[in-house]
Amino acid sequence: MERFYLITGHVSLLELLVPQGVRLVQLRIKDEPEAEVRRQIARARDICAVHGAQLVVNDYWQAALDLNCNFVHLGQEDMETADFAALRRAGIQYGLSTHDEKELDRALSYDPAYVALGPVYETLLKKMKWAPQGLERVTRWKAMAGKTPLVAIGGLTLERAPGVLQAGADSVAVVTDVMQAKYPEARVREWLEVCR
Ligand SMILES: Cc1ncc(COP(=O)(O)OP(=O)(O)O)c(N)n1
Ligand SMILES: Cc1nc(C(=O)O)sc1CCOP(=O)(O)O
Ligand SMILES: [Mg+2]
Repeated sequence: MERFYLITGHVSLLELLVPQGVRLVQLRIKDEPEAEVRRQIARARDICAVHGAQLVVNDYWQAALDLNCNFVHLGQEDMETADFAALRRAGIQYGLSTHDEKELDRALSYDPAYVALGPVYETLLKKMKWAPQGLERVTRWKAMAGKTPLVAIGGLTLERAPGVLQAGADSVAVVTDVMQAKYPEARVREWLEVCR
């Protein structure tokens, strides 16, 4: 699995950053009308195709199906409404969020392309009911996930990334560290180097 996993909140950022060499990118759109969400997903799909990057569509699994995307990310609540049979029939891979052992067991029972553990560190992006998991939990998750790849997410920075990978994460997912950088393109190149 790709070690660097970029998450962007708008297709314009994805368009700016994917050409830097990003191979795995999630489009995570919140609070936009469905038509705008679909416009951005279609654009992101085309940009990723041109650059040989894997697009992961967050939340909007039906749009992913309709727009011929092949990878979605679903949280525990998203899993309540997702049609997994339809996703499987269409050959769409899915990654699933987990925050405790019960969620991990549940996620693994769906045979996902990866499981994500978070928040590893405190995140500024969204309010979460979960305390930071810490690196020991990353190591434990890796052992419990078996051959299912493990994505670490939450409060990750360039400086923290090596420790998280060393603790057992197969991939590190990041939002704020890149988005708040003065030069996001340069920051992405640094991430790619650290994760190489
Ligand atoms: C790689 C990755 N891991 C976790 C999440 C969080 O998903 P979810 O719990 O559904 O929360 P939202 O992102 O939808 O707010 C993710 N998006 N990506
Ligand atoms: C979207 C998301 N999900 C998480 C989880 O733990 O499931 S943590 C998180 C935020 C990640 O953003 P940042 O890199 O800015 O902390
Ligand atoms: Mg979600």
